[in-house]
Parts: sequence; C-alpha cells; structure tokens
Amino acid sequence: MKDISDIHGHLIAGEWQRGDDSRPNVNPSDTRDIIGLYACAGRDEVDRAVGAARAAFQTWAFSGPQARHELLDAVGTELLTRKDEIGRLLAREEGKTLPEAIGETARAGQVFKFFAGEALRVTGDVQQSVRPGIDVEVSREPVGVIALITPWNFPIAIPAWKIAPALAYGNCVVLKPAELTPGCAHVIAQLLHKHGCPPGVFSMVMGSGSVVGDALVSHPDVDAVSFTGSAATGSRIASTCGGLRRKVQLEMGGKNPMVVMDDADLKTAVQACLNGSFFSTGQRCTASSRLIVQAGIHDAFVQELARQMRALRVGDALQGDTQIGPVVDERQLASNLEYVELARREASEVIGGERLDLAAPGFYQAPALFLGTKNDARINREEIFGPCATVIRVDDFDEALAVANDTDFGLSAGICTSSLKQATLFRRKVEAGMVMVNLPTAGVDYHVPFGGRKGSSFGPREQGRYAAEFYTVTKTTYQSA
Ligand SMILES: NC(=O)C1=CN([C@@H]2O[C@H](COP(=O)(O)OP(=O)(O)OC[C@H]3O[C@@H](n4cnc5c(N)ncnc54)[C@H](OP(=O)(O)O)[C@@H]3O)[C@@H](O)[C@H]2O)C=CC1
Ligand SMILES: O=C(O)CCC(=O)C(=O)O
Repeated sequence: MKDISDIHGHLIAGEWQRGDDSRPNVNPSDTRDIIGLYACAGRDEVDRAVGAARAAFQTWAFSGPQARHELLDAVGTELLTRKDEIGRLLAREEGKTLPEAIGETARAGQVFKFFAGEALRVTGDVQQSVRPGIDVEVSREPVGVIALITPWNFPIAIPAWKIAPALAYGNCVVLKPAELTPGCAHVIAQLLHKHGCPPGVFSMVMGSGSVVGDALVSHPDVDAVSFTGSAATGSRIASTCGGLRRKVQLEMGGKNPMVVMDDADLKTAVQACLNGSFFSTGQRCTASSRLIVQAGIHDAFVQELARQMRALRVGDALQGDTQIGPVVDERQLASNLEYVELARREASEVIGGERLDLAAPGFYQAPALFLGTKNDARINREEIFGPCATVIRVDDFDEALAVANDTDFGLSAGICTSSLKQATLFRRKVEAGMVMVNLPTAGVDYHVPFGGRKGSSFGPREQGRYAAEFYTVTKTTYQSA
C-alpha cells in the first residue's frame, strides 16, 4: 500500500497538496527504478489553483520589478549550483544522458537569470501625438493568469522558459507538466516556494492532459495559454482558445531538414547530422529528421554517417559512457518501431532501428537511418520523435531547397556547405523559424527567440526579449499636457 506522505504534491495557493490519487514516475532506463509517486489532480485542484492565481494577480502585477528580479535570480542561481544533482533526476526520469541532462538544467538556470534581468528592463514608448498638446505613452502590462502546459522531452528547460518570462512580466502562473516527467517541474516549484514566491503567484498541478490540461485550457478565469507538445494537442488547444478569444502560444512538432551539399566538409556534416538526428534519442522538436543530400557527396556521407551511427553506445542514461539513452516510454517506443516497419516499405534500405534488450529492463532502440526515401513518403511527412532519420538524394541546390520547404512544418532547418553564396541563399529562402549553417538543427541558445513557422508554431515567439510579446499586453495612453 502506498504511503500518502511519500507522494510529491501539487503546489496550490502556496501550499503542498497531495490529494489521494498519484502516479509512479518510472525510470525509462530501468523500469524497476521508481523515482517517486507524484500526485494526480482533478478539476477541483485546477479550480483552486486558478482561483489562487486570480486572487494573487493584482498584487503581483503591481509589485514592481525588484521582487520579481530577486525571486527569478535566486531560482536561477540554485538551479546552476545544483545542476549535477537535478540533472541526475532529469536523466533518471526522461532518459537523456547525464551530460545532456546537466546541460539542460544549467540552461534552465540561465533562463531564470536572463528573465531576472528582463524584469528590470520592461520598457515602453513615449511618442508625440499627431494632435498638439497631447502626450502618448505605450506601456506593457501583464496579461493575467497564464496556464502553461509542457511536454516530457525537455522537462526542466521548457517549464523554465515559460515560467520565468511569465513571472518577470508580472503574470500569475498555473503549470501542468507532462505526466511522464513531473520530477523536474516539481523541483522548480520547490525552488519558487523556497525563495519566497507569494502564494498563488505560481501554482503547479500535476496530472493527465485530458483532465488537468483540458480543465486549464478551458477554465473561464485563465487569460492565456502557452503550450509545447504534439501538433494534434496543439490544434485542439488553439480551437478552444480561439473560441474563448484567449491569447495562445503553441510550439509543436518539426520535420526539420538538414541539407548536405557536395562542397560540405564531410566531417562537419556527419557530426552535425549525428548530433541533430540521434542525440537526446531524437526526442527533440528541432531534431534533423530529413537529411537532404546532394548526389556527389551522397555515398561517402551515408557510409560515414552509418558507420558512426552504428558505433553510438545506447544504454542507461546514468552510465558514463552512454551516448544515446532510452526512448521515454513503451508507447513512444512502439510508435517509433511502427515507423521503422513503415520505412521497410517506403525506403530502399533501413539501417538499425531495432529494439534492444540490455541488462536492465528499459525502452532501448538502436538509432536508425532510412535510405533512398522520397519526400512524399509518410516517413518524411510525419514527426517520428525518435532516433530515426531519413535520407533524400537530390541533384542540386534548388532541388534541396524545394525539398526542405516541402513540409507542413517549419521549425528549424540546416545546411552544410562551404559556399557562402549557398549558405546565404538558404538562410534567406528556407521557410523555418531557425536556420543553422554548418551546425546541427537542434541545440539553441537561451537568450534569443525560439519558434517556427507553418504547422510548427502559432502565436508570438518564446525566449529572449521577444517573449514579452506573449507575456504582456500593450496599453496606449493619451494625456493632455
Ligand atoms: N514539440 C515538442 O517539443 C514535442 C512534441 N511531441 C510530439 O507529440 C507526440 C506525442 O507526445 P505526447 O507527450 O503525447 O504529446 P502531447 O501533445 O499529448 O503532450 C504535451 C502536453 O500536453 C498535455 N496534454 C495532452 N492532451 C491534452 C489536452 N487535451 N489538453 C491540454 N493538454 C493536453 C500533455 O499532458 P500529459 O502528457 O500529462 O498527458 C503534456 O503535458 C510525440 O511523439 C511527438 O511527436 C511530444 C513532446 C514534445
Ligand atoms: O534544440 C533545442 O535545444 C531545443 C529543442 C526543444 O525545445 C524541443 O525539442 O522541444
């Protein structure tokens, strides 16, 4: 029988609340390892959290920047100081390797510190009126109560890059982390609580998307929703928010192209693709999932990439020599394996991709390359979200660019080339929110905008000072002098 005192509770109105339902947080590297029990909320908890946020809003909105700066800075400092320990928890609950997990925790710390600075730099405009004797001021104000819904693949960085700007600009927050990975979000909640976040300013309610997520998105007292996750859930949230005329920001999937031109440095191109396609087990919305390779370099590139891919060590995320951790859970692994089966029909050759049975029971999969594919095949249209990349052979730059842009998504795009002309043309013409030249499509900075075009994103950008567009509303004031 489970002991209720062991359950990690929700944070609502400044208090830890357990309820009586909970779910085990399972280590995907070794399913015998249960990290802890985490509470599962229902609609009542959501109501209480939103109510507490509404009640706290007027005070927090007018609290001034110093308190916000100090809170965010303290949380950022502690995340950085404890990055090894928290990174270990992240690797244990999500399955990315320890260095990746520690790096992500450090990134979350930097995000908090960045927005601690932004809290001191909320600016507006003073303009001259077209009418004499009138001053015009454009100022930014907080939006209100913001619901944040986050996925499992970046369980600390994504909550951080939504919570920190929301609080910096004076909003109150209710966070619902992914049910698969609540541990890191729970740590952020602990730190906000510990460093004096006033009751109701930040609440965290754990549980399933269909209950807690849905209750939050449709709650009458929520003013805005920021979501990262699948395109299907994102579309559903967009229609609910549209109907309610509620501000919404969506970060969804990608089918990111990486173009490799004949004149690319082979070593650079292979490294960029190895990293972009397979690191973090391919579970990144910025992963390079379509490798678009010019005919002249194609065979040498594929041979070298396949050789290095096969040499990648798949294993327990916490083991020092592991390069590719497990897939996050059985459902995601089953979905990846279905795509491998589909690739057997749609590609001319499949390398790797099989389920691996290692010493510990976990969700292990060998990285996979699907060769000789056509861009209209399903494996090139749908986001797989696993350690799988397709290869599409093209004749020249124009064809590479056309294939790169022929997708419903538009998050990140890369090119490997030594030609300044081709790099420049690609930067200008590719339909993506982020472009990488001689770099992996995944792996971004914490202080500049993040987001895409077409089916990948909706609403204003996340991160950097551009985050203010979503987390504030402008007010234009006219005053007779
Ligand atoms: N762009 C990205 O970064 C990500 C993309 N994905 C893509 O999505 C696929 C499925 O992953 P999955 O985790 O199921 O993604 P989801 O879109 O289902 O989950 C993302 C978040 O939304 C929540 N959610 C689910 N349903 C609803 C709902 N009806 N209303 C409100 N919130 C909801 C989830 O809660 P809960 O998990 O608790 O049910 C989670 O917190 C992956 O295979 C991948 O292709 C997934 C994760 C991240
Ligand atoms: O590539 C990165 O660094 C970020 C990717 C990301 O945010 C995502 O996959 O959701």
